Amino acid sequence: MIFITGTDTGVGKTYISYLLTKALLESGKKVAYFKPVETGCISECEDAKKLSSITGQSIDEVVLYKFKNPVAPLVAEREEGLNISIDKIMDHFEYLKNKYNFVVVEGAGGIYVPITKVKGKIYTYLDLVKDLKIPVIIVARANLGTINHTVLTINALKNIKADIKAVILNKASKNPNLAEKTNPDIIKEMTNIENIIKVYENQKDFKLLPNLLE
Ligand SMILES: Nc1ncnc2c1ncn2[C@@H]1O[C@H](COP(=O)(O)OP(=O)(O)OP(=O)(O)O)[C@@H](O)[C@H]1O
Ligand SMILES: C[C@H](N)[C@H](N)CCCCCC(=O)O
Ligand SMILES: [Mg+2]
Repeated sequence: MIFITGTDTGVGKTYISYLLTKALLESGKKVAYFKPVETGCISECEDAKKLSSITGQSIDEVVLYKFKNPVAPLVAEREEGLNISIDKIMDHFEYLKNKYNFVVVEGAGGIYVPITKVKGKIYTYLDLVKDLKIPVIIVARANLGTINHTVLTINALKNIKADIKAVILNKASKNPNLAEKTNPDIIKEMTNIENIIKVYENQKDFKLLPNLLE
């Protein structure tokens, strides 16, 4: 199982989920993709559509809560009057875990994005990672500005003792500037995360990390 989070919305969580899911399917795994909440589903839910096209799942099996407004789940549930149940998300994850032998879960935006309120307290994707008790891959930008966002995200996850399997520096350039060239080593030096992997613009394959399937 793996939870795909990111340093922001639009950093490539779905893109990486797709490459990872494709690699897992090609390795013979029976893989499910799970997007607990998808917002910005104007005509359809893009993330769910993209991943279900390779897992063969129905959209309803992939995404539990669909919202039209392209906002944080907490805002969307208030705006559209549909309450998100964390218990339902946990139950659906258990169902997928029993039906498939690998589940790729994608958040929405970054790790502190609020999903809903539970007993009067804001519940974020960090809380969901803690409750799901599954390892995490962080998707970040490769270019200038990513050190801060990535180290903030790593530290938030370290605080809940999450198992961070890798940091993906996405949309990496083949001709990196000094910032992009030095980012991986600086992040490693600041966080001791070993698996810092570049994924290039339009890269179509993804080498499965040996530790991912542990
Ligand atoms: N390595 C890449 N090469 C080319 N295009 C990419 C790459 N990574 C992401 N993209 C594109 O960038 C856009 C944003 O990526 P994506 O939808 O995966 O972000 P996200 O983090 O899943 O966003 P959200 O928070 O909305 O789920 C998409 O159009 C996607 O196809
Ligand atoms: C609409 C977008 N594509 C995502 N699904 C939701 C991103 C929420 C980001 C909230 C925030 O960090 O400001
Ligand atoms: Mg996405």
